[in-house]
Amino acid sequence: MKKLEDRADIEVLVNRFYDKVGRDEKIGFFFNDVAKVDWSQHLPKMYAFWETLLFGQISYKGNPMAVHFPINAEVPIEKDHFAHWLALWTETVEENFTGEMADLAIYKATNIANLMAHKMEVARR
Ligand code: HEM
Repeated sequence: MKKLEDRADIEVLVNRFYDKVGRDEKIGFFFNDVAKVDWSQHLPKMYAFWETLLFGQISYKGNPMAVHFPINAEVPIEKDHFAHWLALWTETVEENFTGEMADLAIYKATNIANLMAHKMEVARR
């Protein structure tokens, strides 16, 4: 299988992941109905986000936590939702790529998803 090694690979991975997310029974509605995401805006942000995390290319300059609070205030994003997000991410990475960067993509997503789940829970108290 192919190694995850450049920006083009990230675009493939992110496109395939959000293709699943958008059609997903458990978490798709956050994107389609709650946030009403404009995919043509969201996807390039996510390419930049992952390029920054994995390759140290500082192309993403946003605040990844901040956008999730207003969504969480409208409809709670629960631990189970994050676990499902992470399962889809891990599955998509493993279906398409191998190697150190693929492992790192799973490792970093795990850490951020856990931290985000915790922050969302605290914000609801
Ligand atoms: C079930 C869990 C999650 C849900 C429902 C969710 C939902 C969303 C939605 C709806 C947006 C678009 C907001 C908008 O543009 O209006 C968004 C943006 C984003 N999400 Fe998530 N997300 C989840 C988990 C994660 C995780 C685990 C990460 C990181 C590994 C992440 C990283 C980001 C980033 C970087 C953005 C773009 C932020 C920006 O605009 O700069 N999300 N998310």
